[in-house]
Amino acid sequence: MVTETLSPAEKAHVLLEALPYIQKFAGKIVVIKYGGSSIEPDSGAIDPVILDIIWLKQVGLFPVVVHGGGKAITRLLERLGHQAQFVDGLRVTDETTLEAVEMVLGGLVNQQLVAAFNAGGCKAAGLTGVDGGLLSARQKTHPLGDLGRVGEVQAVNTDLIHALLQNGFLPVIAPLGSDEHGARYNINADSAAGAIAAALGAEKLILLTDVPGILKEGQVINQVSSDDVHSLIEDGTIAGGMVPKVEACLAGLAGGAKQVHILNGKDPHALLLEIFTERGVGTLVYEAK
Ligand SMILES: Nc1ncnc2c1ncn2[C@@H]1O[C@H](COP(=O)(O)OP(=O)(O)O)[C@@H](O)[C@H]1O
Ligand SMILES: CC(=O)N[C@@H](CCC(=O)OP(=O)(O)O)C(=O)O
Repeated sequence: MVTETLSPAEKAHVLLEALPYIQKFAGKIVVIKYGGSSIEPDSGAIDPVILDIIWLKQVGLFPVVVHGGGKAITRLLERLGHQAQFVDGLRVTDETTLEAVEMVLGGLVNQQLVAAFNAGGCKAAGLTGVDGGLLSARQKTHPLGDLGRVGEVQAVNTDLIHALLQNGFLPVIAPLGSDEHGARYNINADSAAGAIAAALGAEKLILLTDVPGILKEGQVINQVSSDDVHSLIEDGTIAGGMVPKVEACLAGLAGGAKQVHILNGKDPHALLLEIFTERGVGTLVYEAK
């Protein structure tokens, strides 16, 4: 099924209608993957999505943010004269690349986001998947070859997340992981968000990106089953960075996240419409029975 885009007036109307239902989500965990493509270097203004996430917290939900930063990593690598290379949306990660990934994800982007949340009046705490043993990882194998220090999540320890939530903090998580020998890994942010949402049994996993959802012939697919996702990958409709995104959706669902959505992070209020309305926006991915 394909949806039309809502006009701003329609969106405002839907939001007003949704207000009585906000209570329904009080106390529920919502994992939000803040993309990548939506993160711009210090523009001076607080992104409306950040304000929406703060608002979710203020009305009693428990948002957990997992962020990307792929474009910022590529920019740093270019400055270092190092070529970025991707296989199926995953960055081939040699030792130099891993250093850049850790600097950008664990440092720059994480702290930019934490500062923006704090400036918006929200107590945010930045951490990476290495902290508190949050993301145990091992090297990811891929049929197309050696991706280097790309990690695949093996286990999630949610203790630190729960400790932060219980103390009123908004966790802002960079997708890095480590193994039992202390080796560190670069984990795709969508995959990290899927694994964390599954481990938390999140009410929703929302992947924010730079497109309005999964597109087919230029139109947003409103709902898609796990079976259809595989066919869309096979026929090439879903490619590049959308591949790890839909795989993260399926992992989240299989692991216990209740609802999984892909939305445009640049669409004002898309996040709130998705959570608080029945019709939703973007693409809902559901498990085929
Ligand atoms: N079927 C599809 N629908 C939407 N986007 C797609 C599709 N196939 C490939 N893509 C690409 O996936 C990109 C989103 O992945 P990515 O750039 O990794 O996002 P992010 O940085 O937000 O994680 C889109 O901008 C688009 O170029
Ligand atoms: C293994 C792998 O590809 N890791 C990603 C991690 C960041 C990320 O996923 O950022 P976006 O959400 O902005 O794409 C990378 O190095 O780019």
